[in-house]
Amino acid sequence: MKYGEKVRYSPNKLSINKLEAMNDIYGFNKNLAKPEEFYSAFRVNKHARNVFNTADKEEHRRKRRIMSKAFSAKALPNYAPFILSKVDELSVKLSGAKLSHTSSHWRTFNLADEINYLMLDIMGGLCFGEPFGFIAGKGVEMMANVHARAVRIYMTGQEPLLKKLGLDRLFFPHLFKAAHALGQYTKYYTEKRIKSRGDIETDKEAVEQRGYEDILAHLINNKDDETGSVYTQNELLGEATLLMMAGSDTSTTAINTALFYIANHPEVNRKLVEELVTCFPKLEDIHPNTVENCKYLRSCLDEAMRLCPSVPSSIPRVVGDGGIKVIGESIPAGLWVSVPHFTIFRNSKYFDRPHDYIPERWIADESTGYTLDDVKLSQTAFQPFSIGPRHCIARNLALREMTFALARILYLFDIEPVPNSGRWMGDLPGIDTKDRHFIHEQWDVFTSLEKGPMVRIKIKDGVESRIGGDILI
Ligand code: HEM
Repeated sequence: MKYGEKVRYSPNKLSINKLEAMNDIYGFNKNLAKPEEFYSAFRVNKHARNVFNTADKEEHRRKRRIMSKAFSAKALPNYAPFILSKVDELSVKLSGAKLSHTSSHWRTFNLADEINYLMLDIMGGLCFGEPFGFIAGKGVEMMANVHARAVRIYMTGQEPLLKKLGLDRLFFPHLFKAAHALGQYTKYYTEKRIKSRGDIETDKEAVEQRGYEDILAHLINNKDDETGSVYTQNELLGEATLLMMAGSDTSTTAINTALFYIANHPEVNRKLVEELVTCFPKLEDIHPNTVENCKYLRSCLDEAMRLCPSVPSSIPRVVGDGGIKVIGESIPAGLWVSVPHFTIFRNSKYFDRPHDYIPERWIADESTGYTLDDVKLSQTAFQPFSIGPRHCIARNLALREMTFALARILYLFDIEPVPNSGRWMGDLPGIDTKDRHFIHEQWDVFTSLEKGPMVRIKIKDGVESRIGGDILI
């Protein structure tokens, strides 16, 4: 708290590290909007406004109404078999063999890569009805383009003049090239999907065979109930690119980070595996539609998302005409305000020992000393998916994917950190600690990028008896 609760980090930008400010800024019916200069950097082309990057409130409501059908309680269970098949594919890869013939060799992996391939393949299938094949090793350079595009967006979003004057192309041509290549990639898949959807009968058969309607299919020709309008092709391209990025980077960070901290905390790992084996006597009992209910698993995930949020820093909102009050103080029109997740999630007012990985803090229990009040306070301050009208539309899908992937991986594999994966940090500027603490490094590009962790993985001894049927054979 070296700089206090409010930090004016640029002439027109204010960052607030106080729980009460969250609702004032992100809540419903506030005189605030997404700043156009920042969010326009996320567009694939000038006109491809999507549900995330449009600043206009009416346009947003229309897009959100249409898109929410793809993330509804009715749609989500249908995605489960596909998610399961991709997690199985990754498990086979991590095992180095078919799981039915278990081998007990340790193998080393960079989880940042492997989990990112998994999440990109899942998004490919959920979005376009076909996975990209990243787990199998196809198009791996495209993942680097996803990251380069994120860097370019964040840079030009913070400094819009760079894009306006074409300086980003001049000084960072590789970022421009990567963003362009990614644009072409999603354009190819979007156009292919629009074309295949055009043949209604064949498409119906394909959807039946797959067992779910993909997200683009939900959007193509789907009329908004209020205005009767449908998505244009350019809007579809905008949404497809958004979903690929927002749907993969964010959950990769969370799964990755959870595995990093669990691997580095053997006691947590032991307790979690005990819960999994108790809840799921057989591997096939672990299912995307139910696994979220495992309390300790969810606590391990939440605790990782707290320490390394998927959207770590400023999520800006601009104050409208007439100004607003935030925590009782007047803020004039035009100022950008935000409550950054990284700082609020490490604020000792809301989290005891804020820099330590303690999943127990999320469950009230006399034996650990965490009371119901402690848990409630932490839960109120912990909003990784944001709140209000622009909160994450895919929160429930993301939680299913993440808890399921974690449960399956930890059920099947022993996992250990490779030495020097992770860093000991001392005092962080602006953060209230003087103590050394262990961190998983992340790079803030609005979402978060990681270069690890490197881990050693081995199939658990005796796990064969819990793998029934012909799963993974
Ligand atoms: C750990 C997982 C995730 C986290 C922590 C997360 C977090 C967030 C946050 C904080 C926002 C608000 C951003 C802002 O106001 O500028 C957001 C919005 C959004 N997210 Fe996520 N997200 C996650 C996963 C996903 C996934 C898997 C998808 C898609 C499949 C997705 C799609 C979206 C969309 C479309 C929006 C824009 C919503 C709107 O403006 O109405 N997110 N997410």
